Amino acid sequence: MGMFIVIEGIDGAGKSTQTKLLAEWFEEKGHEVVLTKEPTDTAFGKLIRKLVLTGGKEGIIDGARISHEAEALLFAADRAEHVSKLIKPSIEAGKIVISDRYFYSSLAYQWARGLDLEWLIDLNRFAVRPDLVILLDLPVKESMKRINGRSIKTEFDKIVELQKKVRENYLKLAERFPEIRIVNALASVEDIHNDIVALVEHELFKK
Ligand SMILES: Nc1ncnc2c1ncn2[C@@H]1O[C@H](COP(=O)(O)OP(=O)(O)O)[C@@H](O)[C@H]1O
Ligand SMILES: Cc1cn([C@H]2C[C@H](O)[C@@H](COP(=O)(O)OP(=O)(O)O)O2)c(=O)[nH]c1=O
Repeated sequence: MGMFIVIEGIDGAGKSTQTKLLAEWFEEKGHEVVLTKEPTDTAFGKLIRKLVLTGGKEGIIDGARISHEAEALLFAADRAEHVSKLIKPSIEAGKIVISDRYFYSSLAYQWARGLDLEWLIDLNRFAVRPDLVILLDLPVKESMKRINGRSIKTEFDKIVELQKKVRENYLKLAERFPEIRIVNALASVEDIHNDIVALVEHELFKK
């Protein structure tokens, strides 16, 4: 059987940097790796980018932003396709699946938007549990410095507040889901990579 590893964290925590390094580490060891992410690049992911993430005209229904419930359902639909078409078959084929975000993102973000955590957990119950979830944790101030320019300046304060809530939510989720391991993401790219590798080796050893 393969292995399923997820990297989570607030925007700018270093997820895409670290998922790439981890994929290379596995490949050097001769493993077949599937590097993936959520929202996906499928039609569902594109729909999310259009209706949720752009905040543009198309995401507006009757003058208001689409509801948080509809948002959660779109992320879950994208994930359902992701799990059944890519994640499950790849694990069954003995591959190493590494995903940049998974259902923990829905719990952290949609909970921060005011939705009920238990409803979100139920909604995502179809999603196979990963062997290991790396939570890249760092203060919002630091992540905002790293992605300076990615966000719209006028909404800066609102974004900071949401990210703070999301960070707190992730830390609360780490107490509830034993597969989540917290890694200090304030360190250098190399040190963080080494911490992740140590956790992965520990997990591989258990298998
Ligand atoms: N440990 C680190 N220290 C400083 N900057 C980093 C670190 N890791 C990543 N970065 C930089 O911070 C930015 C956000 O990183 P990225 O991997 O894209 O984060 P995410 O995928 O979580 O949004 C990028 O410009 C990246 O080069
Ligand atoms: C997967 C997922 C992502 N999101 C959010 C988190 C990010 O702000 C955004 C992902 O957009 P993305 O364009 O991948 O950006 P990033 O590099 O910041 O990860 O969608 C949710 O709110 N719920 C989810 O279930």
